[in-house]
Amino acid sequence: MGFLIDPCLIRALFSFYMLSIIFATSSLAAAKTRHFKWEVEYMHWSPDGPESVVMGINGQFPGPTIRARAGDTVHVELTNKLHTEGVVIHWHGIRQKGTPWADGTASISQCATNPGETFVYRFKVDRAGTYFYHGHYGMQRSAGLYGSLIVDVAEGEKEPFHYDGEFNILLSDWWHKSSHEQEVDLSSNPMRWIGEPQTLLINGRGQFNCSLAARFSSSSTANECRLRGNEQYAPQILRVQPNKTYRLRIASSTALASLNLAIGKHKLVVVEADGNYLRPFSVDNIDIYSGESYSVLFTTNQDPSNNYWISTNVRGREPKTPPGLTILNYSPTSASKLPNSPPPVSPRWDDYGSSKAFSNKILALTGTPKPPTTSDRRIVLLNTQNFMDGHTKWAINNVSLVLPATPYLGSIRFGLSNAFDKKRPPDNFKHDYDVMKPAPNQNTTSGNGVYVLKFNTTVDVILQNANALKANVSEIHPWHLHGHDFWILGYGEGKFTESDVSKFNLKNPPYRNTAVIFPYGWTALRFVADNPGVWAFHCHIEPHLHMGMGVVFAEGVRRVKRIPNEALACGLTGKLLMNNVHK
Ligand SMILES: O=C1O[C@H]([C@@H](O)CO)C(O)=C1O
Repeated sequence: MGFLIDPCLIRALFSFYMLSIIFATSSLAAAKTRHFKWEVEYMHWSPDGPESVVMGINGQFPGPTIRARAGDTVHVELTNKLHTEGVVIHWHGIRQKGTPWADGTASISQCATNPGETFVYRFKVDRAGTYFYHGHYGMQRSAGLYGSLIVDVAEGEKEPFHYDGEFNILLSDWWHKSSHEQEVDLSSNPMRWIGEPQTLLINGRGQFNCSLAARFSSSSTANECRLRGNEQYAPQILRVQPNKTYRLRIASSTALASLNLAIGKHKLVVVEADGNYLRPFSVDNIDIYSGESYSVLFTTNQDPSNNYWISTNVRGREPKTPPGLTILNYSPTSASKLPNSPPPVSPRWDDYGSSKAFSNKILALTGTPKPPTTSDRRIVLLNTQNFMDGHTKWAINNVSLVLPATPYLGSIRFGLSNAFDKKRPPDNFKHDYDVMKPAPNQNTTSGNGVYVLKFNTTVDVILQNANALKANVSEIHPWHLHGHDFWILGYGEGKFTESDVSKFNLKNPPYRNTAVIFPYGWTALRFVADNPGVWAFHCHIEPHLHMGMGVVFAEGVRRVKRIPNEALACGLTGKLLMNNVHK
């Protein structure tokens, strides 16, 4: 006797089964793998007029824009065509969950890829947002190795704000001295400081020998630019229709400059920072530090028979660089019609009050992950400028970072304890250190010890600024964390004290990957050490990182799955591979 099964139940089970197949395949169909084949090479280019040598990708500067959807996998086969130096690319803002070897940091997550060789970066972009990528070996970012990475919301999902069109601009700064010469200058005894950039670039385009706004300039030396529009240094014009709302994505890959950006006569509504939505707020101009990204909305509600300036200026350092300019061109007005008034002015370079007011307006949109209410460990990092055998350095708790020959991810994973300093760097600095004055002893030492974070614990980092070498000088430093976002719990003046903890914003702190410290101030960050890997945390000013301004965090490294051999094929892990093969 067979079973008696209700035919209705069979039909119901079958349709449930079919439905689940359809759902499974449709979600599979939605997430894509985006393939790219890139070749990095030096090439002649004119980012700001005079011919320079830049680092390009597939013959382009800046490199190609990657566009993907949340949930997609990005697969970049990167071939090094540089002939005489290694290369890596860091995907700034992508947390690399489960793929720490794809973070693209030489000496930390992988061995630099040698000339002629190819490294495959394969990682998931799990969250919509405005990101970018850049070199993370030596000073290759200063050489122009960067581009945009835009992640749209997953298919069928919506952004929490409306817009009719969008633009993307990547900001950078440019010197007429090669990155190699800059590197030698910074490493020399005495150090030769690189100075301020010659030009500010918008999507790799700026003007050095002329100005788009010469007719508004009080200095008679500025020549009006005579451009056909097809020059490599001609500005990229943003063409808009009247009475629409646009999303402007902005990221800063500058080597040094902190910037301010404004669009003449247009309000900016800030809605996203570093891939996280913000409680929208309206401003006339935004500050953007190296390593940060924003989305702002603007409405084209001005007289459509005019065009308007998009202008960017240096903040926080005495500006010696003319503004970076491009034009917002209202249709059907001709793009060659210059705006009828001067470019918008930014706050004075040393008006830190306006910068702090801007930073304090940045709050998370409801629905953003909230910080744990307490932390398991507090690491206080004192930022100082020092000397080491006559060389100028930056140090953190009196350790100036010099990266090891063997990348940490492999050396820690395989327990090669001789690959870097065994001594753990300090969690604090001497309590009587006066952050308002030059240090009584300005000497420092170098090191490459690691902050080992217990897996899944909550860590607070207090970034403490201080006086630099010269009296009455303290500089802005934008700090960028790899592998995580952190909550910015607050900013304060002078030395951080225990009583500041009660002022932390635990309600709606912004969730970001880059945070600035203001002169003589502190910034409090919190993050959860839940991403197995080894992660750089450093000042995003390229020469400052070169001068030692960074630390290294490691967490849950034993949980890291198979690291690709190409990431390990140097230093002590390279020897390990060779020994295994020869056994
Ligand atoms: O690291 C730096 O060095 C110079 C200056 O402090 C010494 O020349 C400067 O402005 C920096 O940011």
